[in-house]
Amino acid sequence: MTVISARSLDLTFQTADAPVHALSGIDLDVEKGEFVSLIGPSGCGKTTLLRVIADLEQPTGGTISVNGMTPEQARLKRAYGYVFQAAALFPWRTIADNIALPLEVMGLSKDEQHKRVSGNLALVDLTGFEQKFPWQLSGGMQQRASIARALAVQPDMLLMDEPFGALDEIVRDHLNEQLLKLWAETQKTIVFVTHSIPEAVYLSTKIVVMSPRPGRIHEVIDCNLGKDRPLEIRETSKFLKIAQKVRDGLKAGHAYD
Ligand SMILES: Nc1ncnc2c1ncn2[C@@H]1O[C@H](COP(=O)(O)OP(=O)(O)OP(=O)(O)O)[C@@H](O)[C@H]1O
Repeated sequence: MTVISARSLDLTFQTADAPVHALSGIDLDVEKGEFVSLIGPSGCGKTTLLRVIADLEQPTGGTISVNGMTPEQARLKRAYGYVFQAAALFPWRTIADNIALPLEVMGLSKDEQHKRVSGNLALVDLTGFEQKFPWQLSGGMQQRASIARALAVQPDMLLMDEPFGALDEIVRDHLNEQLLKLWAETQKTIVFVTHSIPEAVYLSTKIVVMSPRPGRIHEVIDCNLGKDRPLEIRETSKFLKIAQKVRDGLKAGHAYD
């Protein structure tokens, strides 16, 4: 089942000096349960594409459907959870209260809120941190809490914009492993923005290589490494071959200026 389908998607931002052609002729299908990474140099439109899927930006051309609906309908039905580059937790609320916030907005009972908070904290391995404040947690733990918050609304889909970009490599490795486990357990569809080739290859079933000016899809690369991926898989020739293909795609689509 196709959950995201974009055809000839275009987006031009009107700015004070000149229009910015952020997305051009984007055709993309994401199937249910896939893990799709968007990779490409800075400014190639990765975040913009994710924001169009999330109904945070309006395309200026083409069509897009999310779960068979318009992005606006999908947003209103809470079809997805969005995870930002920074954890964006409210410093004055405890971790439990941060995760409960969207549930309060939805008007769920205290009981249901409590169930979802503890269930999702367990899923991201943060049981016991309910009453801590965000500043008492490491950056990696904060990002895990923001993933729990996105999952708490029980979306079919997670949209993740470089969630681990600011973390050191060891923490990032650990979170990549945890995210894969979570993906296998919950069978969510995930669309994930990254700058990192190894991260994209390690996590994805499909890698969308984008290129800039205007932002477009250069190549879509299948990443059929199976669901069981220990970190050591990154040293196998199959992994390295896919990584090389992504690197070649990035090079071919890169503008050096
Ligand atoms: N609200 C906006 N108004 C005008 N231009 C914008 C706006 N948002 C993004 N852009 C421009 O659109 C292009 C694509 O930006 P986008 O943030 O989607 O790229 P990206 O691939 O996610 O980059 P990065 O990897 O640096 O986050 C860039 O040239 C950017 O400057």
